[in-house]
Amino acid sequence: MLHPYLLSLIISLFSLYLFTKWLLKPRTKKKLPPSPPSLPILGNLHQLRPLVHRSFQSLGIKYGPIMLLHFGTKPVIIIQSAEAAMEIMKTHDLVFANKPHTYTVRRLFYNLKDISVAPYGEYWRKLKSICVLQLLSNKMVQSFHFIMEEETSLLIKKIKSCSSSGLSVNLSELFMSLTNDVICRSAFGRKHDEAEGGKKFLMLITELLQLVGTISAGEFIPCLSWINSVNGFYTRVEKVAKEVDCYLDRVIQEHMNEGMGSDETDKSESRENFLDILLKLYKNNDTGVSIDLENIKAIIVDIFTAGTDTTSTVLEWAMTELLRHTIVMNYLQKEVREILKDKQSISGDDLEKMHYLKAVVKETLRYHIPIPLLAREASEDVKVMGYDVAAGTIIITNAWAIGRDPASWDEPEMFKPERFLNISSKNFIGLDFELLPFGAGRRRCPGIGFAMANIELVLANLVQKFEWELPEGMKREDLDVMEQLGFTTHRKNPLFAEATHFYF
Ligand code: HEM
Repeated sequence: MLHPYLLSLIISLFSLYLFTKWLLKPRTKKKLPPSPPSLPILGNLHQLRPLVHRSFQSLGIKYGPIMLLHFGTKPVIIIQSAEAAMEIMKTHDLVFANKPHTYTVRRLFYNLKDISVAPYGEYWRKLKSICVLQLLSNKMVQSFHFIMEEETSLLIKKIKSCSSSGLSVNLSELFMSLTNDVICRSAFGRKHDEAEGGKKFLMLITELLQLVGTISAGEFIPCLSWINSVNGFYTRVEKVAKEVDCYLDRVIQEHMNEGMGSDETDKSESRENFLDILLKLYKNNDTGVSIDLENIKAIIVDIFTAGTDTTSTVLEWAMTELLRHTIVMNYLQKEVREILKDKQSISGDDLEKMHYLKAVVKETLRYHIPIPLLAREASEDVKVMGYDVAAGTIIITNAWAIGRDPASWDEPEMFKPERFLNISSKNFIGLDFELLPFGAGRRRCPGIGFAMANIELVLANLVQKFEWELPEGMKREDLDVMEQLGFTTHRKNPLFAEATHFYF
C-alpha cells in the first residue's frame, strides 16, 4: 500500500506532466477564409442589401473568391469563382450534398419531404431517381411537347389579339401564366382555371418563392427570432403553407376520384402526368421507398417552384435583351425564319438546327441567371482552396457573380450570344463551372430538358411570328434591367412590348 501523501504526490506530478504536455503541444490553428469585419450578434448581415448576390460580389472584390461571413452567429462561406465552385460541386460534392434549412424552408417544403431540400441519403436518392428516370426523362419531356405547343399557340393568339387592338402586351404576366399552365397540365393532366383556384395557386407559389428567397435576421439570430413573429413574416409563412396544402389536398383527392371514373375525366389529358406516376408509386410502393401523400405534395411543390418562375424568368430576360439589342433580334429572326420557311408549327428537329437561338438562351442564362445563389452545407470538416471548413458550415456559391467573372468571360457585362457559337464554348449541364444556371454535381437540376424544350419553343415562335417594338415613346436605352428580390431574379418591373406585324 502506498502512503496517501506519496500517492497524492504521484498524482500531482502526473497531472503536472499532462498539463505541461498539453501546454507545449503545437496548436494547429484553423486556416479560415478572409472575412470582412463583423458586428456582435448581427455578424455581417448589416452589410447585405436586398439583392444579396450583388452584395456578395461587391464584398468579393475586396476579400476574394472564397470569403467567410457570419449570418448572425452562423458561419457562411461565399464562393465566387469557377475554380472554387468546382471544389464544392465536384471535388467535394459528397461532403456538400446537403442543403441548409431554415424554419421557413422546413415549413414550406413539408419538413424536407421533397427532393430539392431533402437531406442527402437513401430517401433523397430514390426520389431523385424517380424524378430523373420517370417524371422528367427524355421520353416524358417528348410526350409533353404537345402541351408546350398548345400553350405557345394560345400565347401567340393572346399577343395577336392584344396587338390588333393597338395595346402593348405584358410579356412578364403572359410568360408566368404560360409556364404555370404547362407545368399544371404536365403535373395534373389539365389546367386549373380561376374557379378552381389555379390563379391563386400561382400567386401562392410566387409568394412562397419570395419567402424562401428572403434572408431574415430572425432565422439566423436565435435571440432575434421574435422579430419574424412581430413583423408578420412567420404569419405569411404559415398562411402560404396552409393554403398550398389545402389546394394540393383537393387536387390529389379529385385526381384519385377521376381515376375512379368521375365525370371530371373529360377535362383531363389521356397521357400520363406527374401525379399519375406519383400516385402509382404511392399505391404500389414497389420502388423500395415508401411514398406517402405528404411526399407527393412536397414533390409537386418542388416541381411548381422549380419549374415555373425559373422558366418564365429566362423568357422575360431573353425578350428584354432582344428588345435592347436590335442586331441580335434581327439575326435571330433571320435564322428562325430561314429554317422554318413557311412552316407554322415548330418541331424539336427544327429547334435542333437553331444554333443562334441556343446561343441567345445560353447568354440569357449567363447574364440573367434565374437562381443566383446555390446553397449547400458541409457534412464533415473539409479543406476548400486550402482553407478549413468545419462541418455544419453553410456554403453559398454565387453563380450569378461567377457568370460575370472577368477571369472567366470576355466583356462579361455585355450581352453577346456570339460567345456561345464556338463549338468549344461552355455549356450549362454542370461540367463547366463558369456557367451554373442549373447547378452541378449530385444536386444538379433534373429539369434541364423540360425547361429548354419550353424556352426554345416559345422564343422561336415569338421571333418567327411577330416584329417587336417597345411601347410607344420608349427608347431602347430606357428599358430597365432592375431585378426583383426573391429566390429567382426576375424583372422588378413587368416587361411590356408591342407586336407590330404578324406573319401567320
Ligand atoms: C430555366 C429553368 C430552370 C432553372 C434555371 C433551374 C435551376 C435549378 C437549380 C440552380 C437547381 C439547384 C441545383 C444545385 O443546387 O446544384 C435546381 C434544382 C432542381 N430543379 Fe431546376 N431549374 C429549372 C427548371 C426546372 C424544371 C422545369 C423542373 C421540373 C419540372 C425542375 C426541377 C428541379 C428539382 C426537382 C430540383 C432539385 C434537385 C435536387 O435537389 O437534387 N427545374 N434547378
